[in-house]
Amino acid sequence: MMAITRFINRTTSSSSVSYLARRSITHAPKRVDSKDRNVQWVFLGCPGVGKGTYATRLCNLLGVPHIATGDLVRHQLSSNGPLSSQLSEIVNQGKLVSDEIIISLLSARLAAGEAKGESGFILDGFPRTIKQAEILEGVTDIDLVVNLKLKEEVLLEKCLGRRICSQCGGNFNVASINMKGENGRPGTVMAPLLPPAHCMSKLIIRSDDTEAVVKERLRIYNEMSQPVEEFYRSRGKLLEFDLPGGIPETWPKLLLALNLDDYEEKQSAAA
Ligand SMILES: Nc1ncnc2c1ncn2[C@@H]1O[C@H](COP(=O)(O)OP(=O)(O)O)[C@@H](O)[C@H]1O
Repeated sequence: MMAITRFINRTTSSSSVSYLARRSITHAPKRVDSKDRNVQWVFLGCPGVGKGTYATRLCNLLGVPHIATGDLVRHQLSSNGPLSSQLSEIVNQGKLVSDEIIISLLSARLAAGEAKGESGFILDGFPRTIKQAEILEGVTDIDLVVNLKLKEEVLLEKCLGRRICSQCGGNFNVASINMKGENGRPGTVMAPLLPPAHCMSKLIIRSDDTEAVVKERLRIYNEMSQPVEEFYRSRGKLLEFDLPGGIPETWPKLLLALNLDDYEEKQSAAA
């Protein structure tokens, strides 16, 4: 815990002025200036909503690291380190890892990033408890918290459709969602995100993406993580974003909501 405190304090004090007014997220975020793009953002949302997909894309666009605590946990699991058997039991039951372990993994990741000269970040999957949110709030200045939302019925299917290429690590989804609208609510159509041919034979499924475990993760999200939304809402930092569909519909709308709609064009023009 000391390490994260020390690290984040240093990052905050040395970071360039953040381009989002801190407590004004009830309004649209300020337009991004390409030379002033240090971001300290958090992505919240249920398992399967697409936090990883959209956070990765935004990180590529903004040139900041995507730090997903789920990836840090999986890295520990695959490295067979001292924590791995304890972690695998927790993760494969759909439970949350202790705040202490997750903070020490995040702290180590942030310190390694700092050593490489990284600045800014998009956090994905952290904070997931009020305690984690309080610790983060106490040591750094989060500019914006994006809360991605999707109908609960779609989330299970999305999780069960997830596939990872065991060679390149790419994330894909074979689920084809076509849910009719009801009672005036719009339907949801999401095309699968299929891998290129060379990844097809190397696809694996996360061990915690079984129906029983995903249902438990969704239950735990509602119990432990939903209060985190209120934590940030009450501080004026929460940007609610309902996914309108798959990536082609969602990406431009997300850029618009983040006031980054002309940023992508400027970047490609400059490339
Ligand atoms: N901030 C966190 N606090 C506690 N446990 C976490 C946290 N982030 C990740 N984990 C553990 O790693 C697992 C996988 O996380 P993640 O990849 O973010 O999954 P999801 O698809 O549920 O969003 C979680 O089910 C949990 O056991």
